[in-house]
Amino acid sequence: MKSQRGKSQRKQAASPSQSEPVEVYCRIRPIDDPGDTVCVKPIGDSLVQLIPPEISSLRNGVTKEYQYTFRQVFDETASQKAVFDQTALPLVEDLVAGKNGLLFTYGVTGSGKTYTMTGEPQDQGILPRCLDVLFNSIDNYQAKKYVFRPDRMNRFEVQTEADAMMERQRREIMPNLTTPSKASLKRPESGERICDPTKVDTVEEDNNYAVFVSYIEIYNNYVYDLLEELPYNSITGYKPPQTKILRTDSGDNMYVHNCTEVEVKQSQDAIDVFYKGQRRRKVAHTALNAESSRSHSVFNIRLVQAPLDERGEEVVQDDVMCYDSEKICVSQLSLVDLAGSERSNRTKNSGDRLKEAGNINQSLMVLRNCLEVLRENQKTGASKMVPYRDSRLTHLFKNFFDGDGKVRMIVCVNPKMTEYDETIHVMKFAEMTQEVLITKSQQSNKFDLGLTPGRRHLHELQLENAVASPEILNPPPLPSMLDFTFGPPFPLLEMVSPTDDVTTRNIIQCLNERIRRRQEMSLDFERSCTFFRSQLVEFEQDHKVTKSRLIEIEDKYSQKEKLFTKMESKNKKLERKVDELSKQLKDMERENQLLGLQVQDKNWKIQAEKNNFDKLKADFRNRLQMNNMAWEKNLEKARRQLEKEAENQLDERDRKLEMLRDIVNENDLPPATPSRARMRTAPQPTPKPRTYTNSAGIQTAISETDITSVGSSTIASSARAAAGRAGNTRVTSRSTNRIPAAKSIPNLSQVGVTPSSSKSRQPVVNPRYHRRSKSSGSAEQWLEHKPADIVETNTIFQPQMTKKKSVTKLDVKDTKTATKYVLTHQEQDSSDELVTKLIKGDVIPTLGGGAAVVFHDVETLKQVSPGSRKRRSPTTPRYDPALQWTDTEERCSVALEGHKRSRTTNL
Ligand SMILES: Nc1ncnc2c1ncn2[C@@H]1O[C@H](COP(=O)(O)OP(=O)(O)OP(=O)(O)O)[C@@H](O)[C@H]1O
Repeated sequence: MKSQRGKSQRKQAASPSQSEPVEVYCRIRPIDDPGDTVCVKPIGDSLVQLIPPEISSLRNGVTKEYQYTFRQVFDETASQKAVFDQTALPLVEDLVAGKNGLLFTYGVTGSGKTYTMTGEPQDQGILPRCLDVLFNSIDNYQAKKYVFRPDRMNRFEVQTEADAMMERQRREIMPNLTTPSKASLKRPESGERICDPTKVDTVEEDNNYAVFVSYIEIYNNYVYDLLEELPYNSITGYKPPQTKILRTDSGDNMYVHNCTEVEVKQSQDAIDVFYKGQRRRKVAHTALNAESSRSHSVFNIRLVQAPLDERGEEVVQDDVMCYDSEKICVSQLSLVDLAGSERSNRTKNSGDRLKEAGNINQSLMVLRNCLEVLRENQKTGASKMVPYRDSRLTHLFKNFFDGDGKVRMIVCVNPKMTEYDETIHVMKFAEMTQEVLITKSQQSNKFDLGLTPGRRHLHELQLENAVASPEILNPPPLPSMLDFTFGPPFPLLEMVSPTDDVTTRNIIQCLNERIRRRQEMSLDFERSCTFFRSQLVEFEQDHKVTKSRLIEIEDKYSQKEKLFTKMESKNKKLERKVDELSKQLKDMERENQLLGLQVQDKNWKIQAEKNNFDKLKADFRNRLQMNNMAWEKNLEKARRQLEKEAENQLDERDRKLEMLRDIVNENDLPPATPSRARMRTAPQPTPKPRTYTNSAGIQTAISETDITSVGSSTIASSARAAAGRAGNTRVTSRSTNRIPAAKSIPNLSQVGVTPSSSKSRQPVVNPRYHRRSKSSGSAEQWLEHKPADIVETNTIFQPQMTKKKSVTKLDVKDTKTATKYVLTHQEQDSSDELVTKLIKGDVIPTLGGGAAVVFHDVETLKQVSPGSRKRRSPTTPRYDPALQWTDTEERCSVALEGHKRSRTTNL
């Protein structure tokens, strides 16, 4: 095996003008809850403002706000593509150009470091995009597998094509785990991966390329190889991974000794390798991040490149012409996802997590210290020792900080206000890092081997044309190496004698030889010219074809690029819209929740008020019932008392009347009316209405109720006498000795009231007048009280009143001469017929000079229409039995007293 070694270029001392600062970018992740207050606000493209929470405001109420400048600030809406294009794409360009690069994400736990570095299959982060772009760019210029071989000491060997082929066959027969087999390396099934289509143009077409990846983690300050194949034992399972040590190679570069480097031929293979390692990475659930990285992870992409030989077919193999570093160039891009700094009081970690956090914070502190010392050395010119060795992390990247490539840092920030205290430290560190100067890398992929450029292309063309004309593959052999001299050296030209023919012959022979050679050379030149011309023409033609194809491809490419840009901007717009809509949705959901809570609250209130109201109602009803019962009891008691009092008064009055009657009446008077007490005890006949019909069709009906309503039993006897006097009028009057208890008493007391007497005084009746009027019927003077609105009945039956005085409005003086009183009262019965009632009584003068009427008779005259359907008179008032008595009583009171009294008083 013929092998050559390649290594990363040794660091070269550079002047300050050849150095550049560490480029620091800031990415602000979106907040999970839009309602959260934020402490970081981007101002423009490169400035962020840190807003402290209210409690940390100064005493005078002025809030101290800090501003930090970065190379570029990516706000919450920044896409993964935009972040990659700005931060990592230039590093991929450098990688292809043979320069090293280091990119690391730094920030508090949960700030989006892993998201920025890895992303998701549909929206990839920096790492997969780097691989996509790299393979897009070197795709056609890759060396065959195993031509380059890592020696596990940070260097590479070049094998001959034959050796490489042998190794390929060996590995295919006995598949080794150095190469990822697609079956064993499965990436997470979270959707189809969307590749980044970008290409870089720093590729040298006359070089052959090979990509190697390695993946390590630094956990608790120990280095582990995440791609190492662990021996498997069926009883004990996989053997735990061994820690790796850091070593320095022959070029003073730090590397992980005995670390697995996998050669990959396409980006998907590399990503599969990455996910294989990722599965082994120490990730744990913490209070601040569901999948928190507990270690610093380093994914190395090493690009090995070497020039093609003069035929443009294979990597150069000639030891005489090339020496190590001139022949093989190895560049490296290290992508580092640092574990997040965290405070144990916030993460609430304990046990292993707490120890991990301690180690994470320790290594990050060493990183800060190293950068601080570097900056101080650069500023003051001091040569203080940088404590790289204090942590494996800084030790491993020592070369980068000492000027072995570009260093870029992405500071990830979670803008939540609760992160303020830690974010301010991150910002300060970022600010300090930007002041550290890194020497510009001098390495390049340009190999100066004196070989003609375009070798690969020519070889490809030859291969293409070989299909058409096979002799091109085997061109006619060029004439053997020509001797470009005209011949052998001239013989001795000095003529010794004129006959020296030998000299002359020698000269002629030499000249002839020269002429022949010249002719030969001319011929060869002619032939070469013709061959060259034909080659040139061919080349020209090829060139033309290639040019036109190139133009075509460029056109297509620019069209696709335009389309892509358009799609990208459209995509961005849609993404923004989706973001807005999801924000709105979240807002509305929150509002909805609030409204729901309010409605629930109100419903509860309404329910409580209803319950209260029901309780009050029940309470009120109970009280009302109790009050009613109390009132009923009281009323019953009062009623009983009043009844008792009234009975006593009546008894007293009856007694007095009897006494008066005894004094005033003569012996011929009919026996006195039985006393009330007796009347009350007398048996009562069942009252029944009676109806009589006369020939004229006039129906007269007197009910017991009518009579009882009208007067007392004393007067009833007089009424019977009056009925007898009615003669031919078929009027039946009926009286009963039943006295209504409550209603008749006030009427009687009313009868005796004189205009001047007090209400409480008992009425005094003069029975003499009464007697006289009865004995001498001709002396009867009727006082007919006919209200003005009476309807004329025109009946032939008329009450017999020889001497009468008709009045429509009653006056007290009219009663002076009258002995009899008749009140005409009209009403409608239930069948709308007119009923005329003549309510009769005796006028009895009272002691006070007034008069009282004792009713004793009611004559009823009823008119019935012969037709089946009775017509209602529009003028006559409607019959209302309820009002019947009340109306009559009203009129009577008017008739007696000559003035209207309120119903309550009359009753
Ligand atoms: N720019 C972003 N856009 C959308 N989601 C994000 C963004 N940055 C972070 N996230 C989400 O935030 C969560 C935490 O992010 P991530 O795991 O990357 O944090 P981290 O800084 O790596 O944390 P740790 O240091 O604990 O590993 C993840 O669910 C991730 O999807």
